[in-house]
Amino acid sequence: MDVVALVPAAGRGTRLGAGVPKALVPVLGESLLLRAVRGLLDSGSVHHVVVAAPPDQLGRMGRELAELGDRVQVVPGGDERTDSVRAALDAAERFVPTAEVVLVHDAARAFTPAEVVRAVVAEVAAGACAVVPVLPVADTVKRVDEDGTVLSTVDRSPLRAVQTPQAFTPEVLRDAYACSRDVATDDAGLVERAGHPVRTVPGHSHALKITTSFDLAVAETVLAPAHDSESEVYAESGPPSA
Ligand SMILES: Nc1ccn([C@@H]2O[C@H](COP(=O)(O)OP(=O)(O)OP(=O)(O)O)[C@@H](O)[C@H]2O)c(=O)n1
Ligand SMILES: C[C@](O)(CO)[C@H](O)COP(=O)(O)O
Repeated sequence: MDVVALVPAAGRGTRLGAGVPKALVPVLGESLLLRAVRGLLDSGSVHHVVVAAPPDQLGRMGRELAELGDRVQVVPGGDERTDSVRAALDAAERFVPTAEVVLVHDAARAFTPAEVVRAVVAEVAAGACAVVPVLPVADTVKRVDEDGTVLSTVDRSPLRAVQTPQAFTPEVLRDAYACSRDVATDDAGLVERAGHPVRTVPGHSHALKITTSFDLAVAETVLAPAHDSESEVYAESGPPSA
């Protein structure tokens, strides 16, 4: 199947506070952006990538990704994540009109294992119209009021923490974005609101979103070494088939 991935990378990384847009922050010498986009292509399931960059970083992000060739396009993102995804979706319709599956993947989840990418694509290939990777919630969850007093303890058994890449048929993602101008925290949220069913597949702890300096330290000490040794195995044997 022809698969295009949209990579929102236009955030400022305020919570990380690195002084440059988060996608350009290096981990063991390579930016989150390069790692995220190369990870998608190396999965063997993704054929084209459209990156939404901060409008003032188009050239820099283009140069950052130049080694990956012309399967990667960089377009200006927007003020909110949903604006950036919308811009990338519009561009993908022009660059890759033949796409049969559209993924949306945070640049900030730069260490996502290839098996997660392949799992969401396989679920759409098997007939789902929308798929998200999820993990069980490990902590007890409570509702609290504005003063910080506990109101109740939530049953966590049906709760899941949601990751990316999220996979969609092009028609369903376009419909969700056409139906709503709201800001959503993830793309599947818009798809749910438009009335489409969303399936889940197992996520992975290494697909964590690099948000804070603690996450960056985890990336430098745990995630990048594991990811880089996996890439060396691919370099010797070629990427696994889709
Ligand atoms: N206007 C925006 C905001 C976010 N993103 C992207 O959406 C992903 C998830 O967002 P988050 O991790 O919250 O990144 P930032 O918005 O950069 O972080 P912060 O809220 O700390 O500024 C990131 O890859 C980010 O670059 C985007 O493309 N456009
Ligand atoms: C899309 C997402 O990564 C799914 O968990 C998440 O909702 C992004 O949230 P953020 O507040 O933009 O970091």
